[in-house]
Amino acid sequence: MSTATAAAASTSLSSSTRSRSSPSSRILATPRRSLPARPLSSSPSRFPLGPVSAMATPGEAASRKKLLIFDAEEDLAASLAEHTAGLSEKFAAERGAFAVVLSGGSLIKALRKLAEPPYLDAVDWSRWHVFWADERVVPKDHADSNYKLAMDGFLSKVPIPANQVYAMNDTLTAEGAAADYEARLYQLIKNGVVALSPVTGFPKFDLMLLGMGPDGHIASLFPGHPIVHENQKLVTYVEDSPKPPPKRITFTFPVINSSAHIALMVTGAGKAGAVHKTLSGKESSSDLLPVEMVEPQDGEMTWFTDKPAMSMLSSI
Ligand SMILES: O=C(O)[C@H](O)[C@@H](O)[C@H](O)[C@H](O)COP(=O)(O)O
Repeated sequence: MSTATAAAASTSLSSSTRSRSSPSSRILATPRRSLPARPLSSSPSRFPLGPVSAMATPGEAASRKKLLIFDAEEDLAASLAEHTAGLSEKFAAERGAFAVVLSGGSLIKALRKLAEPPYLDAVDWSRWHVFWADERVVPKDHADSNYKLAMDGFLSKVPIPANQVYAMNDTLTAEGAAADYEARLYQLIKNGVVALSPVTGFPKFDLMLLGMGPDGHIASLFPGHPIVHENQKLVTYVEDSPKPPPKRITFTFPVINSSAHIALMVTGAGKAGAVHKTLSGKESSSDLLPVEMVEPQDGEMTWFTDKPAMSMLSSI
């Protein structure tokens, strides 16, 4: 995405759209291709979706990628909670389920406001179905487990039915756990819990919540690893992750990129290099970082960032 394009696009946002966002955030949008306009729900929403759905009004082309830059982590967390709660309400109303994918890292702490008023009581948690974009192949009670991280920091504080939290089977090998998670996913597609993208033929999660490592990895898709090119499987595995622990399972790019909404949380100066490579607009077809390969095929993507992460992009 070129920063010039982004800045120009931001000026076209209406003042009403701007006023819905946190006063300490800036909204930059980059139109890539037009999506069919999606009418907003006619019933009043308890959680206005803010900039993302505010732009998807009838007759108005929606942007596929948006960039939010926050001054304070507190504001980012508030915006992420509003975004997630709004999508929960929308998908619960539209299809009776909200299929949301978690990752590890600081993302879980950033979700904390969902477990507080007003969201704690107002969100229909019974509609939530929770998955992981990636998991370390360790027991569920291990300090490295993404399940444990999410359970301790978020899931134990909200009333999601336990049988709608789809943890990796921690009794299997990495290969076995990936195959098992994929088989369960196919079953949930069959049941209608997870939608299928008519565009890609891959599962279409309602919301994919991702973080990014300083090396530009997302989920357990690491730079230069052959599994970044996996284009058949839904779930695959690594046994040689450059970041410990070495054994992990992960959603593949076709699954990630088929999501209805991707929220990518990237904060801190340590991420500035990868953010610069991704957003500076300099096309590089070879040696793409995994984060550069996040390209929604049938949905929208929102970056939740801060100024340190954006610090190498001088024109933003
Ligand atoms: O499995 C992992 O190694 C982590 O889950 C990792 O993928 C994390 O999501 C990113 O490194 C971002 O983490 P931070 O937001 O904490 O920097």
